[in-house]
Amino acid sequence: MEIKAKELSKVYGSGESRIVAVDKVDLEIAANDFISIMGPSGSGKSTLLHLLSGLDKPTSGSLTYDGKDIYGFADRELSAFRRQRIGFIFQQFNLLPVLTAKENIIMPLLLDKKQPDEAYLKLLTELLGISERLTHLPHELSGGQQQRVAIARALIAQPDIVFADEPTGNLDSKSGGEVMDMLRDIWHRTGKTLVIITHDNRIAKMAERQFVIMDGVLSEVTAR
Ligand SMILES: Nc1ncnc2c1ncn2[C@@H]1O[C@H](COP(=O)(O)OP(=O)(O)OP(=O)(O)O)[C@@H](O)[C@H]1O
Repeated sequence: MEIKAKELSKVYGSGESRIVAVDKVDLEIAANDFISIMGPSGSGKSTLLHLLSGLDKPTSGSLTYDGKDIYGFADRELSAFRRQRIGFIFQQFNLLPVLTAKENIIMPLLLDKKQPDEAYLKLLTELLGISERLTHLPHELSGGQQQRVAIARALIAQPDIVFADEPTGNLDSKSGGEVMDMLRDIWHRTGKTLVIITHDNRIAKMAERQFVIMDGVLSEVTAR
Protein backbone atom coordinates (compact mmCIF):
# COMPACT_ATOMS: atom_id res chain seq x y z
CA MET A 1 0.00 0.00 0.00
CA GLU A 2 1.29 3.44 -0.90
CA ILE A 3 0.54 6.37 1.35
CA LYS A 4 0.92 9.96 0.20
CA ALA A 5 0.59 13.00 2.41
CA LYS A 6 0.61 16.38 0.70
CA GLU A 7 0.99 19.62 2.64
CA LEU A 8 -0.65 17.98 5.63
CA SER A 9 -1.20 20.52 8.43
CA LYS A 10 -2.89 20.57 11.79
CA VAL A 11 -3.51 23.85 13.57
CA TYR A 12 -4.89 24.07 17.10
CA GLY A 13 -6.48 27.17 18.57
CA SER A 14 -6.51 30.64 17.10
CA GLY A 15 -5.08 34.08 17.72
CA GLU A 16 -2.41 34.14 20.42
CA SER A 17 -2.96 30.50 21.33
CA ARG A 18 -2.62 29.28 17.71
CA ILE A 19 -0.30 26.27 17.46
CA VAL A 20 0.78 24.73 14.19
CA ALA A 21 1.30 21.17 15.45
CA VAL A 22 1.96 19.72 11.98
CA ASP A 23 3.24 22.10 9.33
CA LYS A 24 2.76 21.26 5.62
CA VAL A 25 4.14 17.74 5.77
CA ASP A 26 4.87 16.04 2.45
CA LEU A 27 5.56 12.33 2.82
CA GLU A 28 5.41 9.28 0.58
CA ILE A 29 5.44 5.90 2.29
CA ALA A 30 6.02 2.85 0.12
CA ALA A 31 4.87 -0.69 0.90
CA ASN A 32 7.62 -2.36 2.91
CA ASP A 33 9.09 0.89 4.27
CA PHE A 34 10.35 0.91 7.85
CA ILE A 35 10.20 4.54 8.98
CA SER A 36 11.10 6.24 12.22
CA ILE A 37 10.01 9.74 13.17
CA MET A 38 12.00 11.29 15.98
CA GLY A 39 11.44 14.59 17.71
CA PRO A 40 11.40 16.20 21.14
CA SER A 41 8.31 16.49 23.31
CA GLY A 42 5.69 18.72 21.72
CA SER A 43 7.26 18.59 18.25
CA GLY A 44 4.12 17.11 16.65
CA LYS A 45 4.92 13.38 16.54
CA SER A 46 1.63 12.09 17.93
CA THR A 47 -0.41 14.60 15.95
CA LEU A 48 1.32 13.52 12.72
CA LEU A 49 0.78 9.85 13.52
CA HIS A 50 -2.91 10.50 14.15
CA LEU A 51 -3.23 12.33 10.84
CA LEU A 52 -1.36 9.64 8.88
CA SER A 53 -3.49 6.86 10.35
CA GLY A 54 -6.86 8.56 9.91
CA LEU A 55 -7.45 8.93 13.67
CA ASP A 56 -7.66 12.69 13.31
CA LYS A 57 -8.47 15.06 10.43
CA PRO A 58 -6.02 17.68 9.18
CA THR A 59 -6.78 21.39 9.04
CA SER A 60 -5.54 21.35 5.44
CA GLY A 61 -3.71 19.09 3.04
CA SER A 62 -4.47 15.63 1.71
CA LEU A 63 -3.75 12.02 2.53
CA THR A 64 -4.26 9.09 0.20
CA TYR A 65 -3.90 5.33 0.64
CA ASP A 66 -3.33 3.79 -2.81
CA GLY A 67 -4.82 6.92 -4.33
CA LYS A 68 -7.92 6.93 -2.11
CA ASP A 69 -8.62 9.98 0.01
CA ILE A 70 -9.30 8.37 3.39
CA TYR A 71 -10.64 11.56 4.95
CA GLY A 72 -13.37 11.40 2.29
CA PHE A 73 -14.66 8.14 3.83
CA ALA A 74 -17.76 8.18 6.02
CA ASP A 75 -16.93 7.64 9.72
CA ARG A 76 -18.05 4.02 9.79
CA GLU A 77 -16.17 3.23 6.57
CA LEU A 78 -13.04 4.86 7.97
CA SER A 79 -13.28 2.86 11.23
CA ALA A 80 -13.60 -0.39 9.29
CA PHE A 81 -10.71 0.63 7.02
CA ARG A 82 -8.54 1.33 10.06
CA ARG A 83 -9.44 -1.96 11.74
CA GLN A 84 -8.74 -4.02 8.64
CA ARG A 85 -5.78 -2.27 7.03
CA ILE A 86 -3.95 -0.46 9.83
CA GLY A 87 -2.40 -1.84 13.03
CA PHE A 88 -1.67 0.34 16.07
CA ILE A 89 0.79 -0.11 18.90
CA PHE A 90 0.65 2.33 21.80
CA GLN A 91 3.07 3.32 24.53
CA GLN A 92 0.55 2.27 27.21
CA PHE A 93 -0.20 -1.12 25.54
CA ASN A 94 -3.98 -0.41 25.81
CA LEU A 95 -4.95 -4.02 26.54
CA LEU A 96 -8.39 -4.69 28.00
CA PRO A 97 -7.74 -5.78 31.60
CA VAL A 98 -10.61 -8.28 31.86
CA LEU A 99 -9.67 -10.19 28.71
CA THR A 100 -6.95 -12.82 28.42
CA ALA A 101 -3.94 -12.27 26.18
CA LYS A 102 -5.53 -14.37 23.43
CA GLU A 103 -8.87 -12.57 23.70
CA ASN A 104 -7.08 -9.22 23.46
CA ILE A 105 -5.17 -10.38 20.39
CA ILE A 106 -8.23 -11.53 18.46
CA MET A 107 -10.49 -8.63 19.51
CA PRO A 108 -10.03 -6.64 16.25
CA LEU A 109 -11.26 -9.67 14.28
CA LEU A 110 -14.26 -10.26 16.53
CA LEU A 111 -15.35 -6.66 15.95
CA ASP A 112 -15.59 -7.56 12.26
CA LYS A 113 -17.28 -10.90 13.07
CA LYS A 114 -14.29 -12.82 11.76
CA GLN A 115 -12.57 -15.83 13.23
CA PRO A 116 -8.80 -15.88 13.68
CA ASP A 117 -6.62 -17.93 11.35
CA GLU A 118 -5.27 -20.32 14.01
CA ALA A 119 -2.08 -21.08 12.07
CA TYR A 120 -1.27 -17.37 11.75
CA LEU A 121 -2.12 -16.78 15.42
CA LYS A 122 0.26 -19.59 16.37
CA LEU A 123 3.02 -18.23 14.15
CA LEU A 124 2.64 -14.71 15.54
CA THR A 125 2.55 -15.72 19.18
CA GLU A 126 5.56 -18.00 18.70
CA LEU A 127 7.53 -15.25 16.97
CA LEU A 128 6.67 -12.95 19.85
CA GLY A 129 7.46 -15.54 22.52
CA ILE A 130 4.02 -15.37 24.16
CA SER A 131 2.45 -18.71 23.18
CA GLU A 132 2.70 -19.94 26.79
CA ARG A 133 0.97 -16.81 28.07
CA LEU A 134 -2.25 -16.76 26.07
CA THR A 135 -4.61 -17.59 28.93
CA HIS A 136 -3.11 -14.94 31.23
CA LEU A 137 -4.72 -11.62 32.03
CA PRO A 138 -2.68 -8.48 31.25
CA HIS A 139 -1.85 -7.82 34.93
CA GLU A 140 -0.26 -11.28 35.11
CA LEU A 141 2.22 -10.32 32.38
CA SER A 142 5.37 -8.19 32.44
CA GLY A 143 5.37 -4.88 30.57
CA GLY A 144 7.41 -6.38 27.73
CA GLN A 145 5.01 -9.34 27.47
CA GLN A 146 2.01 -6.99 27.46
CA GLN A 147 3.54 -5.02 24.62
CA ARG A 148 4.20 -8.24 22.70
CA VAL A 149 0.51 -9.15 23.12
CA ALA A 150 -0.33 -5.68 21.81
CA ILE A 151 1.94 -6.25 18.81
CA ALA A 152 0.15 -9.54 18.04
CA ARG A 153 -3.17 -7.67 18.28
CA ALA A 154 -1.87 -5.03 15.86
CA LEU A 155 -0.94 -7.75 13.35
CA ILE A 156 -3.76 -10.27 13.69
CA ALA A 157 -5.95 -8.75 10.96
CA GLN A 158 -2.93 -8.80 8.62
CA PRO A 159 -2.93 -5.03 8.11
CA ASP A 160 -0.84 -3.38 5.40
CA ILE A 161 0.74 -0.89 7.76
CA VAL A 162 1.54 -0.72 11.46
CA PHE A 163 1.91 2.58 13.36
CA ALA A 164 3.72 2.45 16.69
CA ASP A 165 3.61 5.42 19.07
CA GLU A 166 6.63 5.23 21.42
CA PRO A 167 6.30 1.42 21.63
CA THR A 168 9.14 1.12 24.14
CA GLY A 169 8.34 4.29 26.11
CA ASN A 170 6.99 2.33 29.10
CA LEU A 171 9.63 -0.39 29.11
CA ASP A 172 13.09 -0.69 30.62
CA SER A 173 15.90 -0.71 28.10
CA LYS A 174 16.25 -4.53 28.03
CA SER A 175 12.59 -5.30 27.31
CA GLY A 176 12.42 -2.24 25.05
CA GLY A 177 15.33 -3.65 23.05
CA GLU A 178 13.62 -7.05 22.80
CA VAL A 179 10.37 -5.49 21.62
CA MET A 180 12.23 -3.50 18.95
CA ASP A 181 14.17 -6.58 17.77
CA MET A 182 10.88 -8.47 17.43
CA LEU A 183 9.22 -5.62 15.55
CA ARG A 184 12.15 -5.47 13.16
CA ASP A 185 12.13 -9.25 12.72
CA ILE A 186 8.40 -9.25 11.98
CA TRP A 187 8.88 -6.37 9.55
CA HIS A 188 11.55 -8.46 7.74
CA ARG A 189 9.40 -11.57 7.59
CA THR A 190 6.07 -10.02 6.67
CA GLY A 191 7.10 -7.04 4.57
CA LYS A 192 4.49 -4.83 6.24
CA THR A 193 5.00 -1.11 6.38
CA LEU A 194 6.15 0.00 9.81
CA VAL A 195 6.10 3.59 11.10
CA ILE A 196 7.50 4.21 14.57
CA ILE A 197 7.58 7.46 16.47
CA THR A 198 10.12 7.84 19.21
CA HIS A 199 12.30 10.32 21.03
CA ASP A 200 15.03 7.69 21.38
CA ASN A 201 17.85 8.01 18.88
CA ARG A 202 18.87 4.34 19.17
CA ILE A 203 15.39 3.22 18.19
CA ALA A 204 15.17 5.77 15.39
CA LYS A 205 18.38 4.38 13.92
CA MET A 206 16.96 0.87 13.60
CA ALA A 207 14.64 2.11 10.83
CA GLU A 208 15.48 2.11 7.15
CA ARG A 209 14.23 5.65 6.63
CA GLN A 210 14.70 8.14 9.42
CA PHE A 211 12.84 11.40 9.82
CA VAL A 212 12.97 14.16 12.38
CA ILE A 213 10.17 16.52 13.26
CA MET A 214 10.75 19.93 14.83
CA ASP A 215 7.91 22.39 15.45
CA GLY A 216 5.72 20.36 13.13
CA VAL A 217 8.17 20.43 10.22
CA LEU A 218 9.22 16.99 9.00
CA SER A 219 12.53 16.24 7.28
CA GLU A 220 14.15 13.03 6.17
CA VAL A 221 17.65 12.41 7.47
CA THR A 222 18.44 9.22 5.56
CA ALA A 223 19.90 9.50 2.08
CA ARG A 224 17.86 7.50 -0.41
N1 LIG B 1 -5.87 18.81 21.29
C1 LIG B 1 -4.96 19.77 21.30
N2 LIG B 1 -5.29 21.07 21.49
C2 LIG B 1 -4.37 22.04 21.48
N3 LIG B 1 -3.04 21.85 21.27
C3 LIG B 1 -2.64 20.58 21.07
C4 LIG B 1 -3.56 19.47 21.09
N4 LIG B 1 -2.86 18.33 20.86
C5 LIG B 1 -1.57 18.70 20.72
N5 LIG B 1 -1.44 20.04 20.85
C6 LIG B 1 -0.16 20.82 20.73
O1 LIG B 1 0.43 20.50 19.49
C7 LIG B 1 1.85 20.38 19.62
C8 LIG B 1 2.30 18.98 19.18
O2 LIG B 1 1.82 17.99 20.09
P1 LIG B 1 2.10 16.44 19.96
O3 LIG B 1 1.35 15.74 21.02
O4 LIG B 1 1.83 16.03 18.55
O5 LIG B 1 3.67 16.37 20.23
P2 LIG B 1 4.59 15.09 20.50
O6 LIG B 1 5.83 15.33 19.70
O7 LIG B 1 3.84 13.85 20.23
O8 LIG B 1 4.90 15.24 22.04
P3 LIG B 1 5.22 14.11 23.16
O9 LIG B 1 6.53 13.48 22.76
O10 LIG B 1 5.33 14.92 24.41
O11 LIG B 1 4.07 13.16 23.15
C9 LIG B 1 2.16 20.69 21.07
O12 LIG B 1 2.53 22.05 21.17
C10 LIG B 1 0.84 20.43 21.79
O13 LIG B 1 0.73 21.22 22.94
